[in-house]
Amino acid sequence: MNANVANTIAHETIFSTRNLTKTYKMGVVEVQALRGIDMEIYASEIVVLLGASGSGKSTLVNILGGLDTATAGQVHYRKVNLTEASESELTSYRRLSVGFVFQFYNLIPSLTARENVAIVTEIAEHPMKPEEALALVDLEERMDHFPAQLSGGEQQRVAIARAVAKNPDVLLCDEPTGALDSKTGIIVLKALQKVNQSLGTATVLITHNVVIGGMADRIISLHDGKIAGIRENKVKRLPEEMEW
Ligand SMILES: Nc1ncnc2c1ncn2[C@@H]1O[C@H](COP(=O)(O)OP(=O)(O)OP(=O)(O)O)[C@@H](O)[C@H]1O
Repeated sequence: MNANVANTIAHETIFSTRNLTKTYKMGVVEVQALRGIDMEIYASEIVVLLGASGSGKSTLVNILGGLDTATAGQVHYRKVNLTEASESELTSYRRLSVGFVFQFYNLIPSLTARENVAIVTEIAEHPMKPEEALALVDLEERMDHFPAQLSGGEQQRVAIARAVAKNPDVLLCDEPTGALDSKTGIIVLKALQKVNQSLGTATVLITHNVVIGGMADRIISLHDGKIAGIRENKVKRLPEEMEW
């Protein structure tokens, strides 16, 4: 591959936002959660979204994922203007194009790991097999276990397998290691990195933890609803090299 081609691929834009603004109204009180966000997310990259509590990280990711809508400004997913999408367009966008991973795993307790993943693959257009998704997060030995028989880190890896099994274009992760100790958190981050490398799924990862920024291609810092800085890592760290 020549350098120009590599460059084009590296900068294929998946999301772009312009003057993205979100105001929550609670009675007479208004909270300005996002105050004019301009940014891009590129295909296949890992972006870590850093910022203090209340800086707007979840709001931004929820809007990118079609879980919430902007008050003003624009957000495009590829050529689709999400700000003008209908409810049914947003539903199929969420179902087909986006995988979500949250701090809490939200697995169904009465279903095995394999069945928790299969629920999603049954409604997807181009899914992988549940077994394949679970192997990707190194859980092939635990497929027939129920959530209660799995550790927190293993449950989070099932949640990652469930999110990627539909072959989404982008994986949005809101504090995926927030409930885990650092050793387990690193195993979960290794699973996310492996998914990114194996499938090329663009990954946006929210965290408070500056150290986790080391594994990103780019780090976008938010402060008080605005972008405080965008930094590129010349050399990415492996999760197992990180310590906190
Ligand atoms: N549904 C809502 N209704 C009202 N205010 C909200 C709502 N969601 C978020 N906010 C407010 O918007 C601001 C940004 O919140 P957001 O959750 O996006 O921040 P965050 O950076 O993700 O914080 P944390 O790291 O604590 O999760 C905060 O002041 C928050 O209280």
